Parts: sequence; C-alpha cells; structure tokens
Amino acid sequence: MIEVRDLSKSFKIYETKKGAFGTLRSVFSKKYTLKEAVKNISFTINQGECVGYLGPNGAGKSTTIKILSGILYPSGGTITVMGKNPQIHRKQLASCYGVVFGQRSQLWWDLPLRDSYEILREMYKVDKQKYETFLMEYDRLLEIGSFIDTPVRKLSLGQRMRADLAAALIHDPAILFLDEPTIGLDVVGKKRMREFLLHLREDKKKTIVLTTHDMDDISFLCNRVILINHGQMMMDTTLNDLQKKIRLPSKIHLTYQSKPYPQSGSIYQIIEQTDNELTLAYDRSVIKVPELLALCSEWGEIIDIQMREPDIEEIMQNLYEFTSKNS
Ligand SMILES: Nc1ncnc2c1ncn2[C@@H]1O[C@H](COP(=O)(O)OP(=O)(O)OP(=O)(O)O)[C@@H](O)[C@H]1O
Repeated sequence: MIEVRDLSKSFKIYETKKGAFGTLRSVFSKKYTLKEAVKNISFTINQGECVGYLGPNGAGKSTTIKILSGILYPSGGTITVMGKNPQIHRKQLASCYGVVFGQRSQLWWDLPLRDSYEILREMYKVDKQKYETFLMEYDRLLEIGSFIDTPVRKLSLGQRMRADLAAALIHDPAILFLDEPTIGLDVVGKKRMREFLLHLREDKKKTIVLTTHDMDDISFLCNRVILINHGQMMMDTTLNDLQKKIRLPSKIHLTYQSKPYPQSGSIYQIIEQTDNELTLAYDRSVIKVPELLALCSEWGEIIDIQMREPDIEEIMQNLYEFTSKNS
C-alpha cells in the first residue's frame, strides 16, 4: 500500500549575514549548506497496519510524513502510495488519505467549524447524504456537535484536535498520516483520542502511520514500529520484538516484616534498600519469579510484593541512546 525506497530529503539552509540588514541581505545570498533530514530510508506498509514512526526531535519524522502525503518533494528515492506517486498524483491521491498535524490546524481559523467541513465536503465532492451520516457519526464518536458552530480559533486544544481528526476523515480515506495527534492533550484527552484511533484501526480498518513522542500511544495502537535517528533508519520491527531487543531488567519491590539482610548475588542486583524495603532488578530469562522469591524469603518475612516490568518509555530511552551511539 505504501512503498518507500531509498527516500532522501535535503533542505538548503542559506547563510545568515551578520550586521545591519543581515536578514535582508541573506535573502539574496547564494551560499547555503545542505541539511540531510532523511537519508536512504526504505520500508513497506501494508493495508490495515498501524505503524509507529518514531525518533527523537529532529530525526526526520515530520519530513517523511510530508513527503508521503505529497506536501514536500523528496531529493531522492521512490515513493508509491496505493500504486501512485504522491507528488505527481497529489490530486488523485488526496481522496485516499487524510493528514493530521497535531501542532498545526488545517481548518479555517476564523470560520465556524461547520463551514470548514462544508468547504472540505465541496473540495472532496462528498455526497450530501454521506456527509450528513458523517456528521452524525462523528458527533457520536467525538462529540463535535457541541462545538460545530464555534469558530475554530475559539476551540480548546482537545476540541481542535478532535475537529482536525474528523476533518481528515470527511472523505473516508483509506490511509491516515498522523503527526503527533495527541500532543499537548491532557490524560483524558489522550485516552479519548487513542480509543478513537483504535476504533479507526480495528473497526474501520484504516492504515495508519503515526508519529508520536508518547510511548503510550504506541503501546495502545501500534503493532509495528519504525525507528529513525538523524534521518536514518535504525529499526523496523514489531513492538514485542522491540521490547525483547532492548532487554531491560524486570524489577521487584519487597516489603519485609523487619529489616532484611540480603546477600549480594550475580543473578539479581540490589537497587535500593531502606529499612524494611528492598528493590531488586533481575532478568526473567536468567531467574524465574518463584525461584527469586524463594531466595528473597530467606532474608526475612515478606509482607508485600510489587512487580514491575520495563515500560515502553524506558525501552525507547534506551533505544535512542543505543541508536545515538551507533549512528
Ligand atoms: N523547511 C526546512 N528547512 C530546513 N531544515 C528543515 C526544514 N524542515 C525540517 N528541517 C530540518 O530537518 C530535520 C528533520 O526535521 P523534522 O521536522 O522532520 O524532524 P522530526 O523528527 O519531525 O522532529 P520533531 O520530533 O522535533 O518534530 C531537522 O534538523 C529540521 O531542523
């Protein structure tokens, strides 16, 4: 459905002149350096996949999304979306995908939301009956009805994000490119947005490419992750595999009846000890929990146990450090 081969994108950054009228003189400057935002990236995304496109700030995620959606021209490589080139066939492909940039609204700022939707309906030539059904459905799913007659500039961030997402779906596209769709939302707003995106993936069978810095978005929605850093592909794998590759220790936090006297050992590591509490790190593939507990109970009477597996944020932090060192 989406084929990317050796995609590259360089931006020309013109030299800024110093002194009086420096900025103005820079406009006429011929000197520039090239910033390689994306370098030789290749991947294939199949219909119905929800792929997390991840990387640290400035890695090249938004640039890739802009190229896939035909907004930017690549400097090299080939891209096909549903068998067509997004730059050459931008108009034909416009009906196949929806794009949301969480940081920037694509709605008409001063118009009531309803007017923006009417304009989009005209642009995409959506049948009146289908459009009415769309409005009813999205009022039910995203409650847009409560603010549909409000000018976009007066919407709260959460309302605006929902409004933007609904706008990207007016023409019922098969593919969604979502660039930070939960950025800035509070816990409730994020949860709501994620549940809606899950509905799009599971029930509507949309193909979704998602960039985010929020690892909960990834674990909730994506079965596959592509990791880039400095514009280069670092990893293309399943979420499960990612967790296995970056093997972080599991942790166990024990509360004892009285101060325990643990023995240091090679198959676990004592991370913290305060009075009658003890935290150990261990590798599940080296020692199983019952064996570990049997050992720990020799050090005193255990009255409470808390287990903690490494979460996706820790995994990503490790991955970023790993990819930074190796790039
Ligand atoms: N129009 C542009 N002109 C010059 N450089 C650009 C332009 N757009 C992006 N860049 C540079 O390309 C690199 C990749 O930017 P991009 O916005 O794709 O990163 P990103 O992974 O989306 O980052 P973030 O997570 O911070 O949004 C950055 O170094 C950025 O400064």
